[in-house]
Amino acid sequence: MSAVAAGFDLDRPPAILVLEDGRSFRGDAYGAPGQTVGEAVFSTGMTGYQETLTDPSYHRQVVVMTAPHVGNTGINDEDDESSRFWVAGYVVRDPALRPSSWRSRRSLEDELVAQGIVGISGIDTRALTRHLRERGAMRVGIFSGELAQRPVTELVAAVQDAPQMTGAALAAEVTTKERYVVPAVGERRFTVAAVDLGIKAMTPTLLARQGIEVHVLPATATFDDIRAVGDGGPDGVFFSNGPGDPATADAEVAVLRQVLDARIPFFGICFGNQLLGRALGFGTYKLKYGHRGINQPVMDRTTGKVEVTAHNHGFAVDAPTDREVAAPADAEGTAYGRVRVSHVCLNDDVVEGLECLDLPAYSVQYHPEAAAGPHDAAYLFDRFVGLMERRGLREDTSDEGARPGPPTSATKSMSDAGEDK
Ligand SMILES: NC(=O)CC[C@H](N)C(=O)O
Repeated sequence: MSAVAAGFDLDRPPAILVLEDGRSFRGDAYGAPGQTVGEAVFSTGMTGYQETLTDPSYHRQVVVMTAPHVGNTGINDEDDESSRFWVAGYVVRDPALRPSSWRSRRSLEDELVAQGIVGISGIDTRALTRHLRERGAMRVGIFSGELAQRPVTELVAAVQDAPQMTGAALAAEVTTKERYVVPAVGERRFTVAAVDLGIKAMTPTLLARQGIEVHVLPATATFDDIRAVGDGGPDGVFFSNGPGDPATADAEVAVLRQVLDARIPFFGICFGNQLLGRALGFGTYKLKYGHRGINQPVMDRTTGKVEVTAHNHGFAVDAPTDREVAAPADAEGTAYGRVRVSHVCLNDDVVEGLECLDLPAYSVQYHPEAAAGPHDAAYLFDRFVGLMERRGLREDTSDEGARPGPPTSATKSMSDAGEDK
């Protein structure tokens, strides 16, 4: 604890990071003392650690920062993406001794201690990242103080006992208990039901700036709960980012199918993209080591433009990226018309976005809310407004609740929907 209290005291207790495959790294205790286990993931963001630490999608993950200096700008009162740190552990090369920013209120390390986040510093985070990149995501433990003196074989066994990320259903552990409303900024133009699967605060903030009144609902929301939002139901439905394996989210997928059946405009981000993929009948799979950071190149296949984007995902939708396809039918044989992969990651051709051509629904795997990250993808929020405007226009002729039929002019591809504004 002396390292924390003094701020300048480099006499840190020892710590060890142990991977499930037996590789270990010795360093110094950082943040709260003790032990922790989780899935080892690395983030390549050079800024934005406060947003990373408070992103609920990192629940049960031990985050390794590839940027060598972390903590330089301290912790402020503005950038939290939720009410607490969610990471299971934190791994840095060289922690800042003294934060420096006009917004800083306290040091990163003090906050890690206050929130009980066990970390390790002084290890070769690039060697660790290369190991994860070559061997794939795996479980990890951090053990500090006297625990670091235990035989490594004993610590490896403890890591191997930790739960896997594959098969983990975690939305219920991070979602809001009570529903709440984020009011529209300026005149209210639309009302949206946002299902919180681990939502980041910036998402309702950006929706609200579009004149949307956002009703954030717990992950357990039923279709009736969604329909009860707004006067005569919501204008649109949003499914958020969130932790865990999308293959476990059967109940949420069933609700999303009801949303699609009712032709309510839908937008999903990250976990929400994976659930749209599943609702349409595609599978999901675990990536070897995932995408995390704020510098990932994505191509919008509609325009051919490349965006630099923020990512945090370990799973992906398994859909063909080179052509539009008929959505595979679900178990009941429901057809959702044609689908195309709207965005792909240029590093590895992974699906980064889905677009329904016969339904008002789309989603992206990455983070247009960009907290932290570049704002290249902000247009995706305009697109949601465009879908809701079009729905308003076709209200007279629509057959609410009908199965999707052939495309009409009002439900044609939403690629250009944002341009109506
Ligand atoms: N940020 C997210 O929504 C992540 C989704 C999912 N848990 C994944 O790791 O792929």
